[in-house]
Formats: sequence, C-alpha cells, structure tokens
Amino acid sequence: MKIAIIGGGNMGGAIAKGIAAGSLVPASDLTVTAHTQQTLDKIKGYDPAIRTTLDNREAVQGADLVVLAVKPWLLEEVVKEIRGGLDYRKQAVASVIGRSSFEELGKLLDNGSGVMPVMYRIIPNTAISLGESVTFIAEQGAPKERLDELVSIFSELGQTVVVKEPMMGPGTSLASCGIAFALKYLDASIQGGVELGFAPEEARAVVMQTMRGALEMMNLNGTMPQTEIDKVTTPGGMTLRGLAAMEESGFTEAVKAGLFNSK
Ligand SMILES: NC(=O)C1=CN([C@@H]2O[C@H](COP(=O)(O)OP(=O)(O)OC[C@H]3O[C@@H](n4cnc5c(N)ncnc54)[C@H](OP(=O)(O)O)[C@@H]3O)[C@@H](O)[C@H]2O)C=CC1
Ligand SMILES: O=C(O)[C@@H]1CCC=N1
Repeated sequence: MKIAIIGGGNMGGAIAKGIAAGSLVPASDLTVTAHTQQTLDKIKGYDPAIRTTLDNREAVQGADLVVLAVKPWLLEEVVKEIRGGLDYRKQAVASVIGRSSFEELGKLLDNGSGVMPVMYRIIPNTAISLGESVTFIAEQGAPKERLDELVSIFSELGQTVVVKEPMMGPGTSLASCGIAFALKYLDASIQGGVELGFAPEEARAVVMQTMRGALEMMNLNGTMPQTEIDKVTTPGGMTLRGLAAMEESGFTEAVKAGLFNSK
C-alpha cells in the first residue's frame, strides 16, 4: 500500500517512523509532506528511503491512502489543495485529526461528482513511533479486505481497536490524550520525589521503574489496579495515608475530569 502523509509533525512523523520500521509497507512507499524543509529533513533521519516533498499535490499522486495529519485549522486548506488531484475510486482518505468527523471530512472532500472516497479516521498516540501505540480506527465505505489491510499495518505498531465513529472521541481521550495524562502523573511524582530530597534524575529513574513494575504486575497477573493496590496497602500504614491524601485532593475525580473534558 502506498501511503502519503500530509503533515509530518508530531503525529504524522511518528506514524511515518513507525510504519517505516514495520514490515508491511516499505519506507520507499511512504511519502511525507510538511510546511518546512527542516521537518522533512527530520523525517529523512528516520529512514532515508521515505520520500519527502513540500508539494502536497505531488505527494498524493499514486497514493492508495492519503493520511491528513495537519493541525485542525489547516484541514480545509489542505483538502482544497489536494482534492482536484485525487481519484476517489482508487484512493482512500484518512484523517488523524483529533476532533473531526466523517460528515465534516465528507463535506470538504465532496467535489460534486457524486463519487466519494473510502474514508477512515485513524487516531494513534505518539508511542506509535516505537511500536507501542493504541490506535483507534473507524471506517466509512471501506471493503473488509481494505480495512483488514490497514488494521494489519497499524497492528504492527501497537494495539489497534476498530470502532464505530461515536467511540473515536472517547478513544482519543483515553489513549491519545491519555499519553499526556499518564505522563502528567509521572511528572507530579518526579516533582514530589525532588521535594522529598531526590535529585531530579534519581527521581525520574525511580518513578519510571516503579511505573514499569506496576504495569508489569497488572500485565502478568491479569489484574485490575485495585488488586495490586490492596497488596501494597498495610492497614493503618503509609500507603493508606498517602492514598487518602490523594483522594482528599480529588485525584480520581481530577483524572476523570481530564478524560471527560478532552473529548
Ligand atoms: N500529537 C498527538 O499526540 C496527536 C495528534 N493528533 C492530530 O494530529 C494532527 C497534527 O497534530 P501534531 O502532529 O501534534 O501537530 P504538528 O504541528 O506537530 O504537525 C503538523 C504538521 O503539519 C505540517 N504542515 C503545516 N502546514 C502544512 C501544509 N500546508 N501542508 C502540509 N503540511 C503542513 C507542519 O509542518 P512543519 O513542521 O514544517 O511546520 C507539521 O509538521 C492534529 O490535527 C491532531 O488533532 C491526533 C492524535 C494524537
Ligand atoms: O490535543 C489534541 O487535540 C490532539 C488529539 C489527541 C492528542 N492530541
């Protein structure tokens, strides 16, 4: 599958890096565009075989899948630029834009011919660059074998979850924004560790290994977090005092507020 990624920034670049490292799409079948040459040079650093160009119209020529990965406010401009050069019978269009919809994308792509392309919404998280993404995919009009092919590509880069469109927003909050939310906990822990007397680098190493251990216990034991929390928490002990203070400060509600307000 030949793939053109329009906008090789944090997300588009991470997708390119991940796909180029995978086995299903040769790097030479990937074309990435950006606004500046500096970004394209960075993309070449991932794999020199990735094709790069500042010309979006040139990039989409011959692509089986065009992935739109620009900031939301640039979507309309970019679609208008490439629309005339697309053959909707052969070329599918995917949006990775966080808050978009098939309805909105369809309106922008409508060229009055009555033919619409197969459309996808694909929301990975930035860990796709190292093959550890959770990627939500929804489709509109895709034949099963084409969806399966797309899922195979992204499944090499972490877990893929195919959903109906209404779950794309919640999926984006939990997994894509979720990377930032998880890191926010780690950041707070490191800050706290420094205030407890550790050097920042020491606190970073301790917090990372603690998080790794917590995840691995859940993974190996097949448990929910509370089961592992119970194993740590001595009645009347230190952990209980800490957990109570966290909840008094609204920890669980704060995390949920982050999820609910991001979608
Ligand atoms: N970051 C994330 O974790 C996630 C992001 N998304 C979505 O991905 C999209 C991009 O976000 P993100 O990658 O963070 O943003 P970035 O700003 O990092 O990337 C946007 C890219 O678009 C390029 N660009 C700007 N104008 C044009 C143009 N006219 N033609 C082609 N390329 C252009 C920029 O080029 P240059 O670098 O040269 O300026 C930049 O590389 C957003 O819509 C966001 O909702 C979705 C899920 C997760
Ligand atoms: O913050 C955003 O809007 C994008 C979408 C999900 C992650 N980043």
